Amino acid sequence: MENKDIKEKIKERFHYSTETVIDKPFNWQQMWRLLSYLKPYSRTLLPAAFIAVLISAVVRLVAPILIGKYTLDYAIANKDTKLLIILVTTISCLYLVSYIANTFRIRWMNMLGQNVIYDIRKHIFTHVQSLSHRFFDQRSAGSILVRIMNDINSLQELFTSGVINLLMDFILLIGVVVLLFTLSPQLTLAIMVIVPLMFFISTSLRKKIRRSWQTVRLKQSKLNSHLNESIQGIRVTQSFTQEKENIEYFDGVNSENFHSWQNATKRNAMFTPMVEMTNAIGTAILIAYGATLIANESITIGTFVSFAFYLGMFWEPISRLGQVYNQLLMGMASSERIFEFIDEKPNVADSDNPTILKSMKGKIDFESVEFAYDSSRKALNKISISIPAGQTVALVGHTGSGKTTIANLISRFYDATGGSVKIDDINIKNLPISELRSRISVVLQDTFIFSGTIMDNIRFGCPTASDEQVVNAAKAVGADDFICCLSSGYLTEVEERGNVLSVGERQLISFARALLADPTIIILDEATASIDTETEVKIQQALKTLLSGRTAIMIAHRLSTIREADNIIVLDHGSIMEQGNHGQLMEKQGVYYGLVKAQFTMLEVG
Ligand SMILES: Nc1ncnc2c1ncn2[C@@H]1O[C@H](COP(=O)(O)OP(=O)(O)OP(=O)(O)O)[C@@H](O)[C@H]1O
Repeated sequence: MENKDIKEKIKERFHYSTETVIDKPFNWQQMWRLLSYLKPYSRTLLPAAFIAVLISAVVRLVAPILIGKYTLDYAIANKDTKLLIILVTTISCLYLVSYIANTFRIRWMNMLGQNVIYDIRKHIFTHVQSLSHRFFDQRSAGSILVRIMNDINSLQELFTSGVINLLMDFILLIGVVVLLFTLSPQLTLAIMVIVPLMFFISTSLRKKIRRSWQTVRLKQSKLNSHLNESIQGIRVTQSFTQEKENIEYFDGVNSENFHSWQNATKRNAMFTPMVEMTNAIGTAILIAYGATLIANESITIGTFVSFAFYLGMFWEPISRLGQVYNQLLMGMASSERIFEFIDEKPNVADSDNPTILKSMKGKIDFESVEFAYDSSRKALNKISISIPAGQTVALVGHTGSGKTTIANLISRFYDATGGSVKIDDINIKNLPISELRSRISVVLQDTFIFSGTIMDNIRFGCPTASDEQVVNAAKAVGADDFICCLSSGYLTEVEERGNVLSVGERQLISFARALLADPTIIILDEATASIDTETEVKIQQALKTLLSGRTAIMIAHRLSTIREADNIIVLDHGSIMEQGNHGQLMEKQGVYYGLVKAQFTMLEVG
């Protein structure tokens, strides 16, 4: 294969399809929605910052009149020293007040911005916690991280300086225009000729800038998704010596990200020179026309100087408004992405009037259950299963036959697309999700270990459990032996995913975790697959403790672990092929018999 083809193939391998540019027009409704996060501070930080802004804006508006018109036209022209001293003192005091007001404005605005960012992040994280498995199936962890971190960070500037600058600049702009007209309407009108030109250029730039900030977010998301996947999968990458390809792809997304930033900042940078250019034209008009007006005594020199001050102040907020506008566009691009998550409804939700169970016995019924992860193929075809309370049922079958899907439906990680799943004869759609899940423990083959101590990890099953209860649960499943051998026993710190523990040890921790939760229903999905034969004997004993008095669903490829099950259901392509206990199925000499024989032969050969 040619080098170019290989590169294309690598690109195809890393495909993060769900991140697309959201291109909706600038939306005021969305802007208000974003600003609604300021509401909790509408009686505290917001009015305080507003007063500070008002004070500094008023000082800035009053000072040029005092400096130009009063100082030049009255105090200096009339050689009035007393008035001059009063003016100098007043102007100094005004600037001092403005300095103090500004200090507080910055402090309060920063506090306001931080608080708002904290609230938005909390809101999105809380919401993401409630989203269904389907949501996570469709997105990479990296792209979710970008929205919770980068997108929210990009709102920070908007809330710390943008919103209040906008207010300040608005007050300044209106004040300046009023004062300019009061000082000299002719001169003001002459200068205002440039405003429509400026307006035209800025609106034509607007769309492009917004689009380019969205592209930046998109590229960042792609970069983060790849980064996250690369780090999580580094062991596989190294074992297949794919580092070079990985680096090449990373380089590609990194440079896409770099160029998108370049492009966005290039477009952004066009705004300020444009304002400066119009400023220069305005100043030229001021000097040329102003000089004529002074010559024919239509205005005084003092008025001219005040006018020049105000004109400078007129371009300044316009220029800053441009910057704020860009912040606003960046914020809009990010907030669209944030609200997209916040508006995402969980696919699985509580019914309006859920049935509250006093106690759960654990009887499970699948009645003609159909399920498809996507419309193109069914994972379950009209499955009917009846599991009496307290029984152990094993699900066996080839890879992809639908075993895990059945377990997922019991916990309502997904809802059946046809038929019904019942627990204690109640459709689980009518049970409160949190209550349902609190009575089910799921032990997966790939146990997730959180960063913290072993004690914390087992206690995850029941946060209110005492240390003694945690140790007892570990002893009951035979995990105590290996935990005691660790450097700090139960207080040994394990990093995220428990990489320092063996797969079997992680599995034992998850057994203890499940036992501590004291569930009515327990689901073991390939839970004993990573345990050696010696440990398996121990585990079989532990399983007896774990499963006694509970309804259990065991998914196992290793058929030796499920011989004791009350019922064994054999699945194939989402349909039930046969069911019965080990003896019955062996006697029948059907699919199960074939599977057992095949495994037995494999072991013998091995
Ligand atoms: N999240 C998902 N999105 C889309 N399709 C999925 C998803 N999970 C599973 N599937 C598909 O649904 C079918 C049933 O998968 P399931 O995980 O239930 O099989 P299984 O019998 O548990 O397999 P295994 O023994 O390999 O764990 C498979 O064809 C699988 O590709």
